[in-house]
Amino acid sequence: MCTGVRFADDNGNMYFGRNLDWSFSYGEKIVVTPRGYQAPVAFNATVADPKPVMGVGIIVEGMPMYFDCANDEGLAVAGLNFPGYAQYADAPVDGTINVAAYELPFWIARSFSTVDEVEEALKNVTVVAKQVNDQYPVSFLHWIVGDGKRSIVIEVMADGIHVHHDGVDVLANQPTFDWHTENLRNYLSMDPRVPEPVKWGTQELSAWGSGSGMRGIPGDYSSPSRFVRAAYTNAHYPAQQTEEANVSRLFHTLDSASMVDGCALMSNGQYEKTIYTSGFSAKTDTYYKNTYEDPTIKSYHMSDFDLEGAELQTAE
Ligand SMILES: C[C@H](CCC(=O)NCCS(=O)(=O)O)[C@H]1CC[C@H]2[C@@H]3[C@H](O)C[C@@H]4C[C@H](O)CC[C@]4(C)[C@H]3C[C@H](O)[C@]12C
Repeated sequence: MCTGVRFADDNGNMYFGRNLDWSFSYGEKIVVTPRGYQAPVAFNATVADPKPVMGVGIIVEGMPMYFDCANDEGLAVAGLNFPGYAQYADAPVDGTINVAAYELPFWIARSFSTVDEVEEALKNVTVVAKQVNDQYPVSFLHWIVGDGKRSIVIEVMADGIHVHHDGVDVLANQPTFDWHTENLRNYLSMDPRVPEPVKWGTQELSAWGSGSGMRGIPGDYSSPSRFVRAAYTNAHYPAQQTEEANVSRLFHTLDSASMVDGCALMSNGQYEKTIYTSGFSAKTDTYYKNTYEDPTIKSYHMSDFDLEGAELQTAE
């Protein structure tokens, strides 16, 4: 399972991050694609004025395959599994911008500055089920895209591309975003305050203490439960002022939905856990990342890389 979140500070600086929950690592690293890099294009989704992109991913045959990424203008994207619902086109469609599913995060961060621009462009996009090569099958994902103002969720299904405004700035896995939003209505009485004492018959009842108003927030790792938990935390976390406090907010919010080894088996017989957590600060153009094995949060400043050149760069 995976969870993504976005929020902004009082000055409109976005913080955006995700947990990558899986049973193994793909050897992903921090990958920086400078403006001048000529990325191979699957179909016709060339970018006239490319932006430098930084994120977490792998490089396959010269293609930066981002799991999540951001650009220097403060737009970020993350892909999360959406099996059983995602359905891409079998072949490119004339008259549209054809983007292979594996290209989508990169194409978005390479091309656009705002969520509004992305939403507009998606009206003429076909997402195509093309493999990058025989080694990697097509991944069936949905995506959260955020900027300083808001986020959207992109779901490509049998009946076309659905773009949802994401009012809680959270995404998990299946089922659809619509369903997750509707499900939140089950939890609208959840509240950070301690409930007032009540009387049932002659029995006085009072709360055990703080946290009692949250009783009912699901604690398991299923996708609907992680969505609810991350949405509650994201909605109630007090606004922070500094970079350090906002990065702490991001990682603690994601931690509230993270997966611990041994609790949830996958169909391959291995346990699923939070392989890494990553996040982007649009205030300082910095990527942050830690892993299950090493919870120390490492930081990668865009300005420490060559953003204008023609060579891909990686960092551990
Ligand atoms: C496994 C990752 C999603 C994690 C997740 O959502 N887990 C939920 C588990 S569950 O189903 O809901 O149970 C996804 C996110 C991004 C994906 C990768 C990126 O899309 C980039 C390439 C795309 C290629 O088609 C496949 C390899 C790959 C390198 C993908 C492997 C894998 O599918 C990744 C790493």
